[in-house]
Amino acid sequence: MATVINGKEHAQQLRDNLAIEVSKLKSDHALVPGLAVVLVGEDPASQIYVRNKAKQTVEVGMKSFEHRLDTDTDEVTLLDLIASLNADDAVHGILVQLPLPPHIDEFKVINAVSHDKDVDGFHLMNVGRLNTDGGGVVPCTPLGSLMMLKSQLGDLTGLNAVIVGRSNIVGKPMAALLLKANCTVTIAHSRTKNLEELCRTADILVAAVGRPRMIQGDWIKPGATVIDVGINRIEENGATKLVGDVDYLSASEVAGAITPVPGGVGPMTIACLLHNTVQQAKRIAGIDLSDQ
Ligand SMILES: NC(=O)C1=CN([C@@H]2O[C@H](COP(=O)(O)OP(=O)(O)OC[C@H]3O[C@@H](n4cnc5c(N)ncnc54)[C@H](OP(=O)(O)O)[C@@H]3O)[C@@H](O)[C@H]2O)C=CC1
Ligand SMILES: Nc1nc(=O)c2c([nH]1)NC[C@@H]1CN(c3ccc(C(=O)N[C@@H](CCC(=O)O)C(=O)O)cc3)C=[N+]21
Repeated sequence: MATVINGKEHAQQLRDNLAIEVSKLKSDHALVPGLAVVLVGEDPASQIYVRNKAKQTVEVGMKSFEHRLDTDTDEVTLLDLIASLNADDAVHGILVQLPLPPHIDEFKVINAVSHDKDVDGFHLMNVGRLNTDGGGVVPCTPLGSLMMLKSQLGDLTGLNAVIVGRSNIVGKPMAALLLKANCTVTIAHSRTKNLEELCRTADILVAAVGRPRMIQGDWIKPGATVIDVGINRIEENGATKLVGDVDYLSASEVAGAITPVPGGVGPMTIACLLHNTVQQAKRIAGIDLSDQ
């Protein structure tokens, strides 16, 4: 049976370290990192997620600012709010919850956030830096996934990594990170041929598809490390359940290690958001990032 990679524990450890760092920033530099989260609309899942983020932000000693806007908010109003957050010295990180309602241009909004306050790593400047010098902010879900992979496997050099999914927020930045870690990287998507065979070549398999339990145990190389990014809400036996993109039961009989859903990548994503906020606060304040 596969080792279960406990995302909740990894996230707790990261938050404990952040709490110590935040208290040092307060005492040594009078700096309290602040994170602003903007939510447009009333999607219940997003609301729970935003509430969790705010709670954990405060728990590590940072300031949390929440902005909830109606679904029919126009683009100009949202862009004005972002401009005021960009100018607010108490705010070091700005996250606009995605997806946005269809009448709002997501690309425009993402790039309206100052790249110095972007904590998602979605701004063009940070996307560019991830793919060149690696100096910018790294998207939270891939960053958390990489941290768990390194903690599980140590050096990743020479391993075959297959990522299923090519989105800008998960698949592509995950590929960039694994390439930087010296893996041989393949990105698969809905037009990929022989997906099952390709998955079987992977020492590291990352599933970021959005299809409940799509990846089966017999698609997995024995002993492989499986990172399940998928968060799918399904109805089963009259109850609502959260499942990943990997069929956990069959996969855990073949894999060497696997992240569960819930309790895997999700909690690490939020902890990495807090990590990115601290990074940006230090950058804005001119505190050496290699300091601590
Ligand atoms: N744990 C966390 O913190 C987070 C979890 N998620 C979850 O991760 C999953 C993926 O999210 P996201 O990247 O935003 O999703 P997107 O819908 O943006 O991308 C899905 C990708 O999967 C590919 N795909 C779809 N169907 C198939 C198929 N049958 N075979 C192979 N590839 C396929 C698509 O291919 P194509 O490009 O050809 O259409 C696309 O590249 C979702 O379940 C989401 O909820 C997302 C963000 C954070
Ligand atoms: N600008 C932006 N940045 C994001 O990072 C972003 C976003 N928009 N929009 C939505 C997706 C999704 N996402 C999740 C993060 C944590 C959990 C999480 O903590 N999940 C728990 C379960 C939570 C539950 O029970 O619902 C777990 O997997 O254990 C889930 C999903 C971040 N996203």
